[in-house]
Amino acid sequence: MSIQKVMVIGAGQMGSGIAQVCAMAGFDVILQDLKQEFLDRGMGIIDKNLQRQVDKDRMTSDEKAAIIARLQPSTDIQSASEVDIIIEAAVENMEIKSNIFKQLDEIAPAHTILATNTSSLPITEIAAVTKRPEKVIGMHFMNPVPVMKLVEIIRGLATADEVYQAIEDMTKKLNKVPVEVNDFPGFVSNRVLMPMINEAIYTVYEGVATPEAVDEVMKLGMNHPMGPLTLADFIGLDTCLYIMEVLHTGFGDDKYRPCPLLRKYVKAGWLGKKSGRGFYKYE
Ligand SMILES: CC(=O)CC(=O)SCCNC(=O)CCNC(=O)[C@H](O)C(C)(C)COP(=O)(O)OP(=O)(O)OC[C@H]1O[C@@H](n2cnc3c(N)ncnc32)[C@H](O)[C@@H]1OP(=O)(O)O
Ligand SMILES: NC(=O)C1=CN([C@@H]2O[C@H](COP(=O)(O)OP(=O)(O)OC[C@H]3O[C@@H](n4cnc5c(N)ncnc54)[C@H](OP(=O)(O)O)[C@@H]3O)[C@@H](O)[C@H]2O)C=CC1
Repeated sequence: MSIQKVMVIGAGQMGSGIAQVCAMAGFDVILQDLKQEFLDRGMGIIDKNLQRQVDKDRMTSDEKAAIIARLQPSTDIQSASEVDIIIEAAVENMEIKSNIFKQLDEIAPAHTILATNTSSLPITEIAAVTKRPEKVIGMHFMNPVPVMKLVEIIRGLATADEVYQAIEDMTKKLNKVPVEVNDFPGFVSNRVLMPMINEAIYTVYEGVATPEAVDEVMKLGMNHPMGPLTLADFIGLDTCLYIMEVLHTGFGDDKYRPCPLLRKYVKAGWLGKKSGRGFYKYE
């Protein structure tokens, strides 16, 4: 299976990062989102990241220009008809992802792989809305994509071996490390990470400590690069809540009950860094 042309759906923090690393590795990339303003924001993030590399003399201006030239922003989902793989990075919501996959299945050529960057949703269920479940797979990048080495690869029940192999090969071309895991809620990364973040939110909710104190404990005491509440703000509190809900419903176990304070913040529109306010305030 030869992958040359890539489409990334969703130009948010993950989609823009995925598009960037694909273009840096030499793939032609279509970056698709619903509105031009989201594409402009995503392309702006990519430009800033690449300029940082130029400023640090790790990349020439010509190399940066060549990477940007490989990126084609689009608001048209019909662009899916031209590509070999689609990596979906829209919001963490089953209904939205199902609708996107149904449309992609209609538009994309028969050989095209449909991958999702979902943090927690069942790959098998997403695959089931298409007529090509053997070509559907989870390709879970970590945030910030240009920096983090891991890609968690998740096979759905019907994913073909050659599709898994193509994704593993592509991950290596992106200079990342693939780790294969099975299709269970939250996979490995978020089954382990998110309950820790949720528990940190409970400690604030129950008045055990301030967000600053919780983060200091985990940074200085456990050598985590970011405290769990800073990390929650960085991931997006809406995404954290969606993931906790998937774990809670998927396992039917109350140990995954999302903290009421997390729900309250999301209802208030405090989504973390991306909205300017979460556990902390941002400029
Ligand atoms: C929710 C999910 O489904 C799965 C997930 O993604 S969970 C989240 C996983 N991610 C994490 O846990 C991140 C934890 N945090 C960290 O590892 C670090 O704090 C960090 C890498 C983000 C920043 O590192 P730091 O040492 O504190 O800051 P800093 O020195 O400014 O940055 C280190 C490098 O990362 C780069 N960087 C930092 N943030 C960046 C961003 N948002 N985008 C691109 N590059 C970034 C910097 O440019 C710098 O690059 P160089 O070393 O090449 O100069
Ligand atoms: N944040 C993180 O740390 C990580 C997130 N993920 C996963 O990646 C995915 C994206 O997360 P993230 O980038 O943080 O989210 P963001 O909210 O930053 O970006 C999502 C983008 O997708 C757009 N979008 C929504 N619906 C559609 C659609 N139907 N078609 C095209 N674009 C659409 C959104 O537009 P609008 O603003 O209008 O909604 C937004 O621009 C989620 O599944 C998440 O779970 C995976 C790893 C880490």
